[in-house]
Amino acid sequence: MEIFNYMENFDYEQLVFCQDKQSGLKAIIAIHDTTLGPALGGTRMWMYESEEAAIEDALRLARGMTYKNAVAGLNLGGGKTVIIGDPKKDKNEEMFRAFGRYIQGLNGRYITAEDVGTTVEDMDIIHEETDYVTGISPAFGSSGNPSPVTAYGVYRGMKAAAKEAFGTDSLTNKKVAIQGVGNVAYHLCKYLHEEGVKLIVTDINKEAIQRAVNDFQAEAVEPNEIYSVDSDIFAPCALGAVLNDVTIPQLKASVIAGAANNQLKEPRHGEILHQKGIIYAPDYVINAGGVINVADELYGYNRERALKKVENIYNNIESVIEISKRDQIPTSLAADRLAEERIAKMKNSRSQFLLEGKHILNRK
Ligand SMILES: NC(=O)c1ccc[n+]([C@@H]2O[C@H](COP(=O)([O-])OP(=O)(O)OC[C@H]3O[C@@H](n4cnc5c(N)ncnc54)[C@H](O)[C@@H]3O)[C@@H](O)[C@H]2O)c1
Ligand SMILES: CC(C)C[C@H](N)C(=O)O
Repeated sequence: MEIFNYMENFDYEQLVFCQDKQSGLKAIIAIHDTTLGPALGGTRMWMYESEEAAIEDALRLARGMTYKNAVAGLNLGGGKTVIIGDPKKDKNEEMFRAFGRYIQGLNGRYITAEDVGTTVEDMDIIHEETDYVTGISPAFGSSGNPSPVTAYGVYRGMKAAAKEAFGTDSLTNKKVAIQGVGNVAYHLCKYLHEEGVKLIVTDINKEAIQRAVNDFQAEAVEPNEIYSVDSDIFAPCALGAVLNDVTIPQLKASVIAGAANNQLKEPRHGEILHQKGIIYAPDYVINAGGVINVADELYGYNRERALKKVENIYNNIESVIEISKRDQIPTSLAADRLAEERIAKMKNSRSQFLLEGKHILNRK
C-alpha cells in the first residue's frame, strides 16, 4: 500500500505508530478528520495477518468514524486505533498504560473507547494515563460498556429499515439471521426475542452460539450458511467486508441491518444491493449507538439523554432511505452525502470564523 497516496486520496490527517518493546504494544492510531471536533473512535485488538492489513483496517475504520459521528450529529471527528495481538493472550496492564501515554501525547486530538477485543477494564487502565478515553467504568461516573446501547440503536434502525421493506416496523414473526453473536449481537437478540422474532444465528465461537440458543431459542447454523438461510433480515454483527461478490448473490433477506463496521467490501457493493432492491441500513448510521453513548461522557454522562439520542437512529435511517429514493442512489451513498454535507458546511464556517478572529487581532 502506498500510504501517503491512500491518505491523500481519502483526506486523512494523521497516522501514528506506537511501539513499546517491554509490554509488546504495537498500535496504530489513525486520525481521519477533525473538522467537527476531536477524533473519537474505539481501539480494536486483533491478530492481523500482516502489518499492512492492520494499517488498512485502522485507516478504513477511522474514516468510518468520521462519517458515523457526522451523521449521528456529534461534534466529533473520526479516528480509530488497532492494536496488533491476540486479545485472549497478549494483553497486559503495561501495554494499555503505554498506549494511554501515546494517546495523552496527542493532546486531545484523539479520544478512544472500546471496540472488538477491548473491554471496559482495558479502558480503565488507559484512564490511568490519560483523560482522553471514554467507555470507562460507571464507578468513575462514566458510561461503561457501549455494546448494549449499540444494540439498542441497531434495533431501532432495523425497525426503520423494516418499515420501508415490509410496510410496518413491527418485527414480530420476522426471521432475522445474525452473523456473530458477540457483545452487541447478544443484546440485539434480546430485543428481537422480546418482540417475537425468530432468530437464526452463527458464530465461529461455539459458546457464543450456545448462549443464544439457550437464552433466545435461536436456531444455529454454520458460519458459511448464514448468507443463504431463509430470512427476512440479515444482520452482520461480526467483522467487515461481508457484503461482497460471493455473499450478495446468496442473500434471501430483503433488509440488511447489523452492527458490524465496514460491511461493504467495496463501495460498488452498495450499488449492487440497491439494484437488487435490498434495503441496506448503512453500517455507520445504524451502529452509532455506542459512540453516541460514550460521547455523552464529554458533557457529564446522562444515560437518559444518551438513549434519547440513540433512539434517533430510527429517524436517521428513515432520512437516508428518503434521500436514496429521491435521488435514486444507494443508501450507502445517501449516507455519505449526509455526512459530507455536514462536514463541508462546518469547514466553511470554521474558516470564516478563523478569518474573523485574525481580522480582529490585526485591528488591535
Ligand atoms: N461494541 C460496540 O459498541 C460497537 C459499536 C459499533 C460497531 N461495532 C461493530 O460491531 C461488530 C461486533 O462488535 P462486538 O463488540 O459485538 O464484537 P465481539 O467481538 O464481541 O463480537 C463479534 C462476534 O463475531 C464472531 N465472529 C468473528 N468472525 C466471525 C465469522 N467469520 N463468522 C461468524 N462469527 C464471527 C466472534 O466470534 C464474536 O463472537 C464489530 O464489527 C464492531 O466493530 C461495535
Ligand atoms: C467509540 C466506540 C464506542 C466506537 C465503536 N467501537 C464503534 O465502532 O462505533
